[in-house]
Amino acid sequence: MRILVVGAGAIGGYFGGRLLQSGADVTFLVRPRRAAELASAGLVIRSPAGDATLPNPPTVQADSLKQTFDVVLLSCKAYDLDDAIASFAPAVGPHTSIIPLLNGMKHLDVLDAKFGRERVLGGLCAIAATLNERREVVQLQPMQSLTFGERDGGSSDRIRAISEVFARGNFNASASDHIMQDMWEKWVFLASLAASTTLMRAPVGVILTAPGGKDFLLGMLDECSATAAAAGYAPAGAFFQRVSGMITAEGSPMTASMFRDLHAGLPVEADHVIGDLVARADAAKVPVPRLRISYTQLKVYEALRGQ
Ligand SMILES: NC(=O)C1=CN([C@@H]2O[C@H](COP(=O)(O)OP(=O)(O)OC[C@H]3O[C@@H](n4cnc5c(N)ncnc54)[C@H](OP(=O)(O)O)[C@@H]3O)[C@@H](O)[C@H]2O)C=CC1
Ligand SMILES: CC(C)(CO)C(=O)C(=O)O
Repeated sequence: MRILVVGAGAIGGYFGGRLLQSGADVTFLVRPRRAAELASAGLVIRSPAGDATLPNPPTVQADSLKQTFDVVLLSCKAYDLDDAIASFAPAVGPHTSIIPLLNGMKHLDVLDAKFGRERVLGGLCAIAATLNERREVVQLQPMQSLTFGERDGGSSDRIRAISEVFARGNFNASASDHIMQDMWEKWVFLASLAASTTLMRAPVGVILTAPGGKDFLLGMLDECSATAAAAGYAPAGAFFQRVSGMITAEGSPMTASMFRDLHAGLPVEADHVIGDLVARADAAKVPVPRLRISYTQLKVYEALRGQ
């Protein structure tokens, strides 16, 4: 099975690297700077599950991408989606399955419009990863799961074939027969976390020490959950309990990747992760005052950095 990993950043580098390490047929579609870094230093992973250095990982750049692949693992940021689509389009043939790992939901519509819905699976990952100053992939916490599935539910031959390859990858890979519900739940969690920590400029544990901090975090989760429910994907009770527990855990250092990006002065996925949720809440007449304020502050951040 030929796998094209689009982007070798935090999550593409991590999951693509683990697959490559397991012997899978992986090629990274990268831009010139990353190609040069990988050629000189290799793909380096620092992780609680074991460090790895993969010298000379197979890479291709857009101008020389001519062949189609069986699977495209899409790991760019949302603001790079159009550019990434233009770059990997030649790799998509009649039997290619695209697994997007971006946070949020809107990218599914964009991918469907370009490649046809039948080629676009659902996908998500739960991991906290980043690139350090040496451009190594650093996994910050032990969780490392990748979930994918048919968006209409159930399983299929292609899901079983992908599962077989991913199962060897030294991360938790699971095929889901309710991936849309999983993606919505992930979005609710991530949006609550990203909106709260970027607005308060602090990890969960610090927000909890402030007067009103706990109510603020739980209120944000309620707003995001109500928006998902209005879309027909009410978070399951078990999910809600687990996430409520995580965002009210005293002393928790938990943040979101958007918080880390904002802290580092990097671009953020404000429209894709938060703005799109606000738009869906508005369309369904769900009040989301906390989420809306967080979206506004993210747009102010973007304006200040000229994004
Ligand atoms: N980091 C995390 O912990 C998590 C992130 N996510 C989500 O995953 C997605 C990716 O995040 P993350 O890995 O952190 O982002 P990174 O910025 O670390 O990596 C994205 C990579 O995509 C590459 N890229 C963008 N456009 C192209 C293109 N046209 N051709 C080739 N490569 C391209 C970038 O390349 P270049 O280096 O050239 O800019 C970059 O290396 C986001 O939607 C994020 O919200 C989800 C769960 C956890
Ligand atoms: C949900 C979480 C926090 C971990 O996967 C995430 O997706 C992110 O930080 O972007």
